[in-house]
Amino acid sequence: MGQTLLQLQNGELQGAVSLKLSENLSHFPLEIFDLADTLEVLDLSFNRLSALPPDFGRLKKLRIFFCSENHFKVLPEVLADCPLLDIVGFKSNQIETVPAKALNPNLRWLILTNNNIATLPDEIGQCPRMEKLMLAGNRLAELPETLSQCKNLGLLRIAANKLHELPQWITTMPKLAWIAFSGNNFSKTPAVEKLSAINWHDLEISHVLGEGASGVISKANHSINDEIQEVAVKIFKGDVTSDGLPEDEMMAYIAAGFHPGLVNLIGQIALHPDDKKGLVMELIPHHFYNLGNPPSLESCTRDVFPAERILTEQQILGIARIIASLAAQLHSAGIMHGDLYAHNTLIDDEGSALFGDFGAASFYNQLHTELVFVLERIEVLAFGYLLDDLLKLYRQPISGKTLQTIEMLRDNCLVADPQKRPSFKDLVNALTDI
Ligand SMILES: Nc1ncnc2c1ncn2[C@@H]1O[C@H](COP(=O)(O)OP(=O)(O)OP(=O)(O)O)[C@@H](O)[C@H]1O
Repeated sequence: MGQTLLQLQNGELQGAVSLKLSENLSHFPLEIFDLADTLEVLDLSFNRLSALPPDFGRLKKLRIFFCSENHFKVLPEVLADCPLLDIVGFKSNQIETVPAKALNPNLRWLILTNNNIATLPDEIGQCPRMEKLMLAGNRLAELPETLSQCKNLGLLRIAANKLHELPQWITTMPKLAWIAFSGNNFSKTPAVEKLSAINWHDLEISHVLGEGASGVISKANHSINDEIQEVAVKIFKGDVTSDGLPEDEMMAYIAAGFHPGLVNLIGQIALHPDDKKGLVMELIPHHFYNLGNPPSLESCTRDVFPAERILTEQQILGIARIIASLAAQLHSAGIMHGDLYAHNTLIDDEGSALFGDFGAASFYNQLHTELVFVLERIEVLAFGYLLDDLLKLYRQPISGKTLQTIEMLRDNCLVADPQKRPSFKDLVNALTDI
């Protein structure tokens, strides 16, 4: 819950560490400076701001600043005046200009999704801590080569831009593990075999099961001939998400094909009254639960786990085998998942796993052999982190041949040089041999 401007003006928020104001503000309320001695997190998203005051740097303790859904055309230079600022979010503004000076060298996580940015300054390479860079939904035709100096870059979102090619430097990045690049000039979605069409009129929608960034999922009854089948229906919202375009998500999911580690698709929706796109899927059985939660502001690119999550050796091996085999299948079809994470994995107590969320998936040209090799190894690094998470969830000292072998595989996946990492096929073989 946010606070109110009135509370701020009445001095009721003295000593606040965190402030969230969303009241259609067209000017930065100067009373915020009264909190300068304590304020670490400021969220001014969903207002009408287009500028920050010149003395913004008085917020000396500020670490996190969100300013999404405002009216900025220029990323403010004063962001660089806050010495501790390392998370900055300006999603869905109208930013065209990113001045070199605005790029605080302390940045670790920068969100510029859904703006009008055509170029980025070379100085972005002078942000050595940069770990998560969200640039989807802009007008970028190229990326600065200097980004290759950001050796801590782990997650890069560049989908839905105007890039002519994937930059060569991504092949040498030691920590890059998650990348999404669909919807660019160079990335062509191949002709994907159509799923069977399911008429909207043959579906009886009951209640909402959940909502993701790209769509809403509901439970439904599907009448086929005289039978009724319970299914899940995902209707896509249609807007660009921080990971890319819903259209690409749908195509990648269809192209992934059948796999025991996927929530399998039954059909594609036809004749939706609002012409929306949608998929009909199997219902996820009730005994499955989330393996992990998405990264926190502190963990940045690594998932976080509830204290009660404890895995058995059987689960660790089962999950590792299923995900490796699914990732091998995706890469043999030229698909980069781009979001290989525990938080996209559902598990059960027996070691089964269902992997989902194709929101960041991208197709790549399989003829480009050098690139194909490295793209797979980027995802192998993400798999290495997943193995690391699984092993930590054993919550006991690692012993026994099975877990020690998985530890060794994890270390092989995590090597800094992408060329030296195993392929998913290598991993499947090694995990099958255990
Ligand atoms: N086939 C299904 N059967 C039952 N529930 C489902 C099914 N698919 C999705 N859900 C429910 O809907 C929620 C949203 O799913 P969805 O795949 O769109 O998004 P997500 O991956 O959780 O989030 P995001 O796309 O924002 O990362 C899930 O967390 C789950 O609770």
